[in-house]
Amino acid sequence: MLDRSVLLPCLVGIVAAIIIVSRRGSERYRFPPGPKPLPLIGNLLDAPTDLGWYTYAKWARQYDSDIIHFEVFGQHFYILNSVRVAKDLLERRSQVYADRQQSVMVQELTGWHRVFSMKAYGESWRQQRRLFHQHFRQQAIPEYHAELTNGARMLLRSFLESPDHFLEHIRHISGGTILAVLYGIDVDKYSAERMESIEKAIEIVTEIADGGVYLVDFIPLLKYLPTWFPGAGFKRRAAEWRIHVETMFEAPYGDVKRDMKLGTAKPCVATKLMSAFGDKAEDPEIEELLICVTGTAYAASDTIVFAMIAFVRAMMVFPEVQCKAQQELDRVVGRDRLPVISDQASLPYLAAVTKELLRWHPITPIAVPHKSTTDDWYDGYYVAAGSIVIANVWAMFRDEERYPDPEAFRPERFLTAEGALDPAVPDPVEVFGFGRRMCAGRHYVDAALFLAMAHVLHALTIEKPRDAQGNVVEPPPGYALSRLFWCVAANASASVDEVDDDGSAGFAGRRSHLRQTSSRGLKG
Ligand code: HEM
Repeated sequence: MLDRSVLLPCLVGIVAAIIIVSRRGSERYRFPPGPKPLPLIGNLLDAPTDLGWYTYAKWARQYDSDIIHFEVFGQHFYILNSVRVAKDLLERRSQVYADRQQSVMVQELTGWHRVFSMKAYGESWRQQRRLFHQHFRQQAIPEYHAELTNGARMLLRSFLESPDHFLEHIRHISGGTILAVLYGIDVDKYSAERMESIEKAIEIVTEIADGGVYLVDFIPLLKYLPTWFPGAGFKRRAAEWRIHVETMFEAPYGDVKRDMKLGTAKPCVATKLMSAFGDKAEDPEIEELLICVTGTAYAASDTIVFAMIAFVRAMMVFPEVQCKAQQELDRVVGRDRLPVISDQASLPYLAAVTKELLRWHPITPIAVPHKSTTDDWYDGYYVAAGSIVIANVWAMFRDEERYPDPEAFRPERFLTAEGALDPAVPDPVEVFGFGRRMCAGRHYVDAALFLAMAHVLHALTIEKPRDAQGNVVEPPPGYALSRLFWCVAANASASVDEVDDDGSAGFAGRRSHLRQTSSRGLKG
């Protein structure tokens, strides 16, 4: 069984290699430039295993091309290093480039098949995305403003109570808020168990990615090995992981279902979905659909955590930006209340800080890879059906023509001389991906980030920490979100002692105190 399962893919690989080699000479099947492949293994030794966007950007310069090609064991990869090429392919030809690579290990064995962001392009994906869109399109977001505001105030309160647990606060409150939005679970009393399931489930995906390649993804028949079989360790691990992934999807949904029956469920996305389907909501097929839609939003929400961490780091490293954002908040919001969502349109500098944050430190630097479904030709190059197409968003945001002096963190680049948002400067919207697979939660992100950032800046000044000798500790550069960084982040300096639920009384009562202790130089 094992021998046959190994033999077949090898034969397929050899035939594919022969076809590729024979086609290589032909002008019609010319690949874009890229590192020279070795026989059979292709560019296995060149392909980056970590921080790939730097390598891809280097290749773009080295081969002087916005589109780069490499291959590993006959699997073709195309790297799109400019907005022009990414939009041409992933948006203008999105019917060809809307698929996703499937992994036996991640989707089938570990249970992530339920997340529609990883689903193959097709009717099932379309149905789930359509339902998701109904509840996360721009017009639906105001329904969640109350929960998001509540979450931002809890974040503030938690920072002030125990700044040392800074990272946990961001994680718990971001997760707690989406639990409230999706399943009506009270943010104040969120269960540690529920929060643990998403953290474990996300850790699993990271662990699989860090673990490199699983043979079962190249030889799918290996998934039929019994768990006791020598070499089937991956199956045992997948079975353990699957429990956490299933808990993440099913447990909160089960809570809402129970509460709906008891008549005690709070209105939320899940109750709306169930009500829309009426009696059919209990059909196993429909129930599975609703579990997938809500679970996808739950899993995807973890990205906000990384955006908030990048925000804290940026404010620490660029105190002059922090100060300007705080001055704008003081002017627009005043010192006697906390920000609310309706302030957003009057805070262009803060909007520019958000854009610059997503540009300068894109938390999805290579977005999520797409996959092509049919053969295609672009700029005279051949794109084979089934290729993995990666948009190097990081390189796009370092494009000097779009963003001069790209390494500098300069929100002003998005503003006119009068301080309004400049429509002539491209929005770094590519951080949310492209075409039909573009992030379906981006309007939620807009409100969530605004409220969290505005609250933190209005009440706190984030500073670099000092060591025992009083020396400033510099956060590590780039994407190194190390332990040291968590310690750095924990040193956010508090400016208020308490935040009332309504965001007014407690805050106003601390006004003079805030002025005295703030490092912002406010005058009394
Ligand atoms: C700063 C935060 C976020 C960033 C930067 C981000 C970025 C992305 C990116 C790059 C993709 C892949 C796009 C592509 O394939 O071209 C994506 C997909 C997706 N995102 Fe987000 N995301 C964020 C937060 C969220 C949140 C909070 C939600 C849910 C409420 C969400 C829901 C989704 C969904 C459902 C998809 C799958 C789209 C599909 O495959 O059809 N995202 N996101």
